[in-house]
Amino acid sequence: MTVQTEAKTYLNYIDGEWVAASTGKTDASINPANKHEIVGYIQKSGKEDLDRAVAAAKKAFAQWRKLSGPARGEYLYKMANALERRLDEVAETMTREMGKTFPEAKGETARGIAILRYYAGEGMRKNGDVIPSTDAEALMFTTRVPLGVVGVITPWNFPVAIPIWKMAPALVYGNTVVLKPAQETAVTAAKVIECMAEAGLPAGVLNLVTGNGSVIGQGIIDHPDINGITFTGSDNVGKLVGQGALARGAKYQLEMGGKNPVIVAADADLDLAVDATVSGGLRSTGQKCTATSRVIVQSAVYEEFKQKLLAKVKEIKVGHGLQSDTWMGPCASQSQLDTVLSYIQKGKEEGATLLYGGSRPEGEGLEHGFYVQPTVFENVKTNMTIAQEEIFGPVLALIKVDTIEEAIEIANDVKFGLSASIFTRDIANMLNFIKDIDAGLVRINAESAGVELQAPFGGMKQSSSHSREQGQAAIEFFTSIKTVFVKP
Ligand SMILES: NC(=O)C1=CN([C@@H]2O[C@H](COP(=O)(O)OP(=O)(O)OC[C@H]3O[C@@H](n4cnc5c(N)ncnc54)[C@H](OP(=O)(O)O)[C@@H]3O)[C@@H](O)[C@H]2O)C=CC1
Ligand SMILES: O=C(O)CCC(=O)C(=O)O
Repeated sequence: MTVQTEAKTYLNYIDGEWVAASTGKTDASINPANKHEIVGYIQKSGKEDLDRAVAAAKKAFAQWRKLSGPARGEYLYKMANALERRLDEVAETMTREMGKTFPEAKGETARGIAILRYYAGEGMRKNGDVIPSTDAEALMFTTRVPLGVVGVITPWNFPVAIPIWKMAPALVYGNTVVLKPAQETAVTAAKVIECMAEAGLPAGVLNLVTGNGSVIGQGIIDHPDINGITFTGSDNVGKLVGQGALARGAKYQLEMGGKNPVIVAADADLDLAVDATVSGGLRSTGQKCTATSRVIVQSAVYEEFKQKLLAKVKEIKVGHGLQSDTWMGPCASQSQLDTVLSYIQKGKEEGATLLYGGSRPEGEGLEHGFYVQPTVFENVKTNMTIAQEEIFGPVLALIKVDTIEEAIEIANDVKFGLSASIFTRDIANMLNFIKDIDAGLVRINAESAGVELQAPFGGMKQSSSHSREQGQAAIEFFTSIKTVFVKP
C-alpha cells in the first residue's frame, strides 16, 4: 500500500460548495504514530462560517423535508456506494489521523457504509401508527416530522461510524445537517463528506464546519436556528451541550463515557473470557466508550485467569497502524497519552499493583508517536480513581471477588452505565446479570465493545441522555410525533 505523504488542505462544505474559513486560519492534523507527519490541513473556522452553514441548512430544509422518504433514501444509497469506492483510502486516512490499525479502520468504514444502506431503507418504512379513537367516526393516527436543522458534534475515536450513524438518520427523516467533527480527525470527516456530497444532494442539506470545540461546538449549542443537537464525546462537554440546549429549548441527545465491567464467573470458559477482555479492553488502544476497563473475577479462577490474560497481553505488538503486524496503535493525541499516563501514575499512587506495562514502549519507530504499553493492574479497589473514571486508554483493572452478587454490586458502583459483560455458563448467573446490571448494553459471553448498527445503542446513568441511537431508535430523536385526529 502506498502511503500518501503530501499534506493537502481540506475545506469546509457549506451550501453545496467547498470553501475556506472566513478566519483565513487552518490547523494541521498530525499522525499520532509520528507527530512530525502532517496528514492534512483543516479549516479553523469562526462563528461567521457556522452562521453561513446554519443559514444554508435552514433554507434547504424547506424543500428537503418535502421529498418522500424513499427519495431521500436514494441519496443515502448513492453515498454508501461512493464511500465503498473509497473504502481503503478513507480507512488509511483514519489510521494515519487517529492511529487505530488499518484492519480496524477498514471495519469501521465498512460499518459506515452498512449504516448508510440501513437508513436508506428506512426511507421506505412506516413513520406512524393508527390508534383507535373513542369516537367511532374519527381516524386517529401519529405521523412524524423532522426537527429542522440538526447540529452534529462528534469525537475522534470513531471518525467515520459515529458521524454517519448520526447524519444518516437525520437526513433520511428529513432534517438538514451541520457537522462539526473532532478537530483531531477532521481530514477523515472531510473525506466522508466528499463521498456523501457525491450523491448530488441539494445545496445546504449537508454542511461541514471544522474548528475548535469551544468556538464551533459552542456555536452549535447556542445557535437559535439549530433545532436539535446530537453529541458523542466526554462527560464534561456532553453536560455543557445538554445544559445549553435545554436553556434555549432545543432537543438534544448525548452519548458520553463508560467504565465498562466484565465479570468472569467461576464456571466461565476462561479462554473465551481472556480473548474478549483483551479485545474489548485494548483494541483501538482502549479508546472506545464501550471498552472493557474493569475485570471483576471470581476468586476460584482468579489466578488462572490472570496468568492466561497476562500471557495474551504480553504478545501484543504495539506499532504504526499501517504495519501489518501491529495489533495496537498509538493513543490518538499527545493529550490522550498524557491522560492515560496520569491515570497509570494515579493507580500506582493509590496502591494498585502494576502487573504489566504502565510506560511508553521503546523501539525503533516508536519514539515520535503517542504510544503506551497495554497495561494491567491488580489489587484494584472499587473506590480507586482507576476503578471510577473513564481512562480511554489500554488499561485493565483486575478486581477479585468471592460471589457473583458482589461482582454485580461492584460493577454497578460507578456513575456510568454503558456496556457490561459476563462470562458464565450458568443460566441463573446470566438472568441475574441481565436483571441487576446498570447498563444499556448487556453482553453475555461476548466482549463489552462492538455494537450492531440495527440495534439501539446508549447507556444508563451518566453515560447518556437516556436516549438511544442507531437502529429504529434513531427515529425518536430525529423526528417529532404529531398525533392527528380526523373527523369527517
Ligand atoms: N464517549 C465517547 O465515545 C468518547 C469519549 N471521550 C472521552 O472524552 C475525553 C476527552 O476527549 P475529547 O476529544 O477532548 O472529547 P470532547 O468531549 O472534548 O470532544 C468531543 C467533541 O466535542 C467538541 N467540543 C469540545 N469542546 C466543546 C464545547 N465547549 N462545546 C461544544 N463542543 C465541544 C470537540 O471538538 P474539538 O475536537 O475541536 O475539541 C469534539 O468535536 C476522552 O479521554 C474520553 O474519556 C472522547 C471521545 C469519545
Ligand atoms: O463499541 C463500539 O463499536 C462503539 C463504541 C462507541 O460508540 C464509542 O466509543 O464512542
